[in-house]
Amino acid sequence: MEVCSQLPVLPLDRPVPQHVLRRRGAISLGTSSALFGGPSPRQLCKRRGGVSYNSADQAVLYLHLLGDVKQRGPGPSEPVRGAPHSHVKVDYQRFHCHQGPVRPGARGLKSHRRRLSFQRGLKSRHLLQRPSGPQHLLDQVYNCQVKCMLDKVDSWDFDIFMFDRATNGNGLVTLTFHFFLQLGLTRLFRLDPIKLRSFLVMVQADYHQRNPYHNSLHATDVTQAMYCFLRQPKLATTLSSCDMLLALVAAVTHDLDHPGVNQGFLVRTGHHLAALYKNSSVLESHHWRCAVSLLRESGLLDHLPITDRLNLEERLGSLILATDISQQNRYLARFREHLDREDLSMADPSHRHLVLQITMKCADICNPCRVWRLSSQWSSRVTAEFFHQGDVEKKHRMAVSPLCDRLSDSTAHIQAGFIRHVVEPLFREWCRFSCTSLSHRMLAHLQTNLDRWTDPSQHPETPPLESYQPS
Ligand SMILES: Nc1ncnc2c1ncn2[C@@H]1O[C@@H]2COP(=O)(O)O[C@H]2[C@H]1O
Repeated sequence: MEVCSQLPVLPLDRPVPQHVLRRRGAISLGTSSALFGGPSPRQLCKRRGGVSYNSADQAVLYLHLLGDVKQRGPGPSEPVRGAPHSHVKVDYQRFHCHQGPVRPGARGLKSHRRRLSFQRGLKSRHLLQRPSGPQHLLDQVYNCQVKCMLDKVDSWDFDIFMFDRATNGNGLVTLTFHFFLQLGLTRLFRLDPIKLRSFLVMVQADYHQRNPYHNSLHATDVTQAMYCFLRQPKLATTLSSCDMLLALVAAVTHDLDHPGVNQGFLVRTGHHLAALYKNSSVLESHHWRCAVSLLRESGLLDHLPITDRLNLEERLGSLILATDISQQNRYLARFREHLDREDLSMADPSHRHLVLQITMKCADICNPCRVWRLSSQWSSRVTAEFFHQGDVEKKHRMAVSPLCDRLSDSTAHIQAGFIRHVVEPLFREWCRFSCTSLSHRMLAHLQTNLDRWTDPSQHPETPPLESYQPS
């Protein structure tokens, strides 16, 4: 294979000048196109890179890519150039590109357009644009990267941040669609793949990308954790396919339309949702109703009998409501009692449902059980969201909520408390129930992370006080 090996390496940490690209046959990767649902309008990443190719033989590309280096829009989640894991590393690798460009089917596009609401339609216009031009070539490269990553998606160390960059912010759609296929749910429930994709695109769009923590990446992470749990022997051999379907839908939708502030804030500001749900599980009730609304709008389950659909919706509600952290002790006490009495029977549907609720809770707050490299990123994100709420409260002269004051709280302090009082008690019981190498590994990570947060020499200092500037 003849390759343009004489081409010098292009300076890829800067946009490559157009005249250089034209002359050298290299391609600059601007905004990539819609391979995995296209660039998310609210999380549009710029990928840059260079491609050397020989026009006589287009079966081989030589690539030098820099991953997503810039994300439009403000917010603490913006990746920092040069930060660890900010690159999708593909250095001068060979890719055999035998397949033609992948395009979303025309039918799929039409059905999205027809079903989306006015507002969502506006948001998704970019999402559904057809790709054109040479960007396709690099999208295929990212496709290869994504395929490689999906092979290891059941690993507890799966790097969801990198996956989200590789899918250009469409991790939720790509990953969940893959899980449905892997678990055979699409076939078993005769789900229309177009409707499934349409549903997932709408779910992803209804997460607020500006939230540092409660955004679609968190939902993707929770869904990946749920998939890992569903594959554990105790669950894999006893859950029904209906349980599995519910578990995945609950994981992917459990924080839909989260506003980035907590229930206390909504109650104290007299938000209409607080009144609607009588100040009780306000956010969780809203996430559930949003999920039901998107399920109905997508028509994903329309072919099932109405009684089955209503039953699924009810059970979905009880899984999402279980993520209300203020109710943790209630669920945990019931679970613990069963474990103490050793009478948990997975043949009993009500017991199975309780186990699913606990599984959902574990998936929701498992971030401190991840390896430090991933876990610490979640800690920064959740703290950024808490502190942002505190800033808003100060601005409006409200009392600052617990853990939300950047002047007196710190990430390390918040993490240590959360791990000791919330995560550890839950995962201890989970480990008693599941008793697999994964559950022991999660506890080991939890301990390591706690040690790091409680040892000031092992984690970065909290931001200096002068960085806080009330607006
Ligand atoms: N790493 C973390 N540190 C502190 N709190 C967390 C962390 N992860 C999750 N949480 C909290 O756990 C809550 C679970 O329910 P919510 O998603 O409503 O809001 C979540 C956060 O308030």
